[in-house]
Amino acid sequence: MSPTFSLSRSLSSLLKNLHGHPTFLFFSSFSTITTTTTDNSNSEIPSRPSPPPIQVSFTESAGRGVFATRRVGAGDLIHTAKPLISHPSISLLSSTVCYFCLRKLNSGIQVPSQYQTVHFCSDECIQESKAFYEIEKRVDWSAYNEHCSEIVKLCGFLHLFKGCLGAASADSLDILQPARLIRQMILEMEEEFGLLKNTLMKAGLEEEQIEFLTKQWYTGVLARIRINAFRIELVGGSYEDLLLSAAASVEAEAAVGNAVYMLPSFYNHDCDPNVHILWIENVNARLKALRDIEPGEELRICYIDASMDHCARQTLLFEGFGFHCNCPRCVSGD
Ligand SMILES: C[S@@+](CC[C@H](N)C(=O)[O-])C[C@H]1O[C@@H](n2cnc3c(N)ncnc32)[C@H](O)[C@@H]1O
Repeated sequence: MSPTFSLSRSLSSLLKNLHGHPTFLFFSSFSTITTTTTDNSNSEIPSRPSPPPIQVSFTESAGRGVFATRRVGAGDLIHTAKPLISHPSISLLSSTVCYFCLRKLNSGIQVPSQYQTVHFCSDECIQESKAFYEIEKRVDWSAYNEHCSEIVKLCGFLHLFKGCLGAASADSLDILQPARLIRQMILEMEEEFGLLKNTLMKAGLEEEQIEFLTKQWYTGVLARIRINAFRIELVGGSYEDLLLSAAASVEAEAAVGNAVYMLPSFYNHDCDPNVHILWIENVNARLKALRDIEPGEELRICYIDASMDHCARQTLLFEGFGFHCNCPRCVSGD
């Protein structure tokens, strides 16, 4: 995910103190929807971005969730979100996607280094990822990549995110809900942690650059990434067509990478969702209403393939995400 926004410490601690209190949080800083107004002379004047019609608050049975603050029409773009951190799929790293924004490339700007050559779509993406890539390129990730899944690689990459952005971002993921970890998972994570630490030491990183990297930090971050990382699949077709349609699923191409976002991580799951998250051309996410939504209604996305039967959905959500789904469709037994 990119450093486009990060949660301030004050907001983070505010949220930590909110459990049990019906306080609403407004994420006006996440607004990315721009509107235009037309004056009497018929010329279009761009206006300031309007805040997205949402707030984060507590649900009755699924922790925090995202709620509509005003009516949203089917097909409306509710808001967009830039990632906190993203990483291309390892198999695509050195060729077909932009290292920073995951845009598909026919040809790109090559940036060679000792261990790998990556591609960028623009000078802007090179600049945006400079802090990460300057460190990542010094590291021979081959042993770590061989052993770890894509998601775990994302965690390894997070160390760079934290190291590069400094202490201000040290707790930026703390606000996200961690997955419940069973003992076997913790043991695997500890093994990966050792591998990551060795990989970074071999690259000659300074002790103070990785002093934050403790087992506790690693398992905490990975537990959050497990349920909050999105697999990025770009959809083809025109953006306008997609906004107009309220299709529950759009054809997606293979995954180009993984990313973690702040606001989209507060969306709960529903097997009959009213919101869809999609990626058109790059890692920037768009959240779109699938049907008309009334003020106060909770906005929910679907984490899995909703066409599966009740039993398969429940099993996947429990084994993959660690919760028993209590959405109306599951409660009805459908
Ligand atoms: C990505 S987080 C969503 C935000 C989360 N509720 C929070 O407070 O941060 C996923 C977690 O939310 C809860 N959750 C989401 N959808 C749910 C559902 N349909 N039924 C029960 N719990 C759900 C589960 O605890 C799950 O692990």
